[in-house]
Amino acid sequence: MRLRQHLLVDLFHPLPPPAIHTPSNDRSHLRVPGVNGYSHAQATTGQERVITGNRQTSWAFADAYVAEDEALLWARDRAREAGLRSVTPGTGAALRLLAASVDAKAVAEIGTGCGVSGIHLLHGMRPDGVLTTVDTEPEHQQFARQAFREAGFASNRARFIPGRALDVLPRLADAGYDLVFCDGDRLESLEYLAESLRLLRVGGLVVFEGVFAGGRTVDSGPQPTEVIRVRELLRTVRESQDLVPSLLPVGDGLLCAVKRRR
Ligand SMILES: C[S@@+](CC[C@H](N)C(=O)[O-])C[C@H]1O[C@@H](n2cnc3c(N)ncnc32)[C@H](O)[C@@H]1O
Repeated sequence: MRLRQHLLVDLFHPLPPPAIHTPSNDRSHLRVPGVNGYSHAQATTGQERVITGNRQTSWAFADAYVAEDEALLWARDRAREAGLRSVTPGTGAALRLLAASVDAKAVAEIGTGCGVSGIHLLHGMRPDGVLTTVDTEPEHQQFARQAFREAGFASNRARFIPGRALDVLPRLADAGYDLVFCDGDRLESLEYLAESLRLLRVGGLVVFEGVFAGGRTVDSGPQPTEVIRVRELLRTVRESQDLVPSLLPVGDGLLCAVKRRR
């Protein structure tokens, strides 16, 4: 219990409002503040009830908001067959947005998988942008290569590098990337962060997938080392003077931060 309180206060302050059931006959959200003795404080409470009552449905709606094409569905199927987790459609849409927002010409990805996140990133990047993607498993990358082709991307839009991220990343150019997307081994999260800060230009983005760890990040029960590492990552990013962070509640949690100085 103490750990839970510590975590929630330390990692996720301020707390989100508790979910409140909204009966279908509750019309309080239609009342006008300041009219008929209905105060502004009551109005705020009413709005909160409407929002929290539909939160799960709203999240599901948001996650499916941007439709996926045949190439993405094909890559998703290959990943499922290989027992791999892929980013959700909502996370994919956020990756597109982030890549477009920095007008990305060079993106580095740790954890190619079967190419779901890569397709989304390529859609958001400049038409001449190149995705450099690293994975320990060449057969995953083979599926990704095929998926990129199916999605209509020329072969020179992606550079596939097989190998362990911590062996490959040191060979990539300092300040040569607009965005680094980390979706490899959670145990190596802090090392990925250090490498990303070196790889990114000022104004570039570092993005970590899966920081909710399926809910275990805020669970008070005993957790494996990978979850402890994710908690350390969250604290380090939040406390860094070099980063402007935000934790987006899409998919399994997308931690994003802008590098603001060298
Ligand atoms: C969750 S999957 C990536 C899914 C992909 N980003 C997507 O959404 O389509 C994780 C991938 O990271 C790879 N991986 C695991 N450890 C790694 C490491 N140390 N270095 C590079 N890749 C690694 C795995 O082989 C796997 O393909």
